[in-house]
Amino acid sequence: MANTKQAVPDTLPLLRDRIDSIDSQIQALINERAQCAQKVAEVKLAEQGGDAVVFYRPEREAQVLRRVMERNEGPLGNEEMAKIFRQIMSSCLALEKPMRIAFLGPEGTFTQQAALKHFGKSIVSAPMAAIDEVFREVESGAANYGVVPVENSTEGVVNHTLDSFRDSRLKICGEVEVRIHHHLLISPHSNADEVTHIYSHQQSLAQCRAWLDRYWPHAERVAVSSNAEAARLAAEAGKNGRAVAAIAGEVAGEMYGLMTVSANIEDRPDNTTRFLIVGNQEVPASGKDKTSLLISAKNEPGALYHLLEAFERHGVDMTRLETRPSLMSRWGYIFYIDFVGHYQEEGCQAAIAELRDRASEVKVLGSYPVAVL
Ligand SMILES: O=C(O)C(=O)C[C@]1(C(=O)O)C=C[C@@H](O)C=C1
Repeated sequence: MANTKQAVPDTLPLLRDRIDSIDSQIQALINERAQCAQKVAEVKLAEQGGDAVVFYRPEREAQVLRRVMERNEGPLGNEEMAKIFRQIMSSCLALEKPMRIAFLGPEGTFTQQAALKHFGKSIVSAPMAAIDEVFREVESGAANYGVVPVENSTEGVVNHTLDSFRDSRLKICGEVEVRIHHHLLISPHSNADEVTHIYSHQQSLAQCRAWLDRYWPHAERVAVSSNAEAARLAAEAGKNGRAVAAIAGEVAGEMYGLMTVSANIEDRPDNTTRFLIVGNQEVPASGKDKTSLLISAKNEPGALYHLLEAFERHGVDMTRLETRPSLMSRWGYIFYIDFVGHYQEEGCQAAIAELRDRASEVKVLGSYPVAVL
């Protein structure tokens, strides 16, 4: 690619000639890369055979994207460049095998945005009506992977997702974060001054609580199954001559042809949701990983202290602790713990071994690359 370093011409026709020539080189190289991916698929098939072949390799994808960012010299920003490579890998993986991704639907949800951000656009979308359906779809093999929300920076944990791990054998294969912007939307056939009801998912209503109290104190807030469903209902209401507003994201608003009454109405400007990728595979270390555990503590004094102490002593950096009722005994608890590192690393293995002595159950939900994008 020596000629990309040539002096940049300064007339429009010459600049466009240069762009044409660079484009054709990029295109040829992308196809050469795609041929390599096809060959990788053949090698995987020969080595692993039949149904056992694992085409999607989260650890490898994370390494590729991190390297893209490290070596990037601009003027395109690191994230911008990584997004381009994200899509190139997505297309290459689809050539190896198209991936069917189940997510908390319907179309237009933030979870779908998370799926596209993580896997790129070359996937087959499978919207599901509920979080446990996402788990079931992947467990049954009908989908290759699933995407579910797990925590929001304003509203905290998504209990349904944590609870789904109790009885599931699925592993966490990855994580992805999405900045959440909410907008107040109405049908172009509705009049904003006449709005009496505001529909949204309960989490989104909570994320906009202060704004709603201030600007729409008299509108009734109605919790529905998803933001996309709220957007659909607002569009429907407009057609029937009613004025119903929805709180939803841009994608859902566009999907149902809604107008924005107020943009970015979330109470906290850094409002972010973290999503998990669940699948049937254990992911090898990528060099920068996280591990999630489910721990049933013994119902005895100091139980939590003894668990946490094991992390401290082995120098393992715990990043998150959530508590859920165990359902097995009254006032018994399950802890969900995230820490930095891969479960196969020495310090992590030592800490986990000790936890197994101290708890009634320790389940490794998965080790997975820290989100790159
Ligand atoms: O390296 C692999 O195993 C590949 O299949 C190639 C590739 C890529 O395009 O770079 C594609 C899909 C995998 O998820 C990881 C990487």
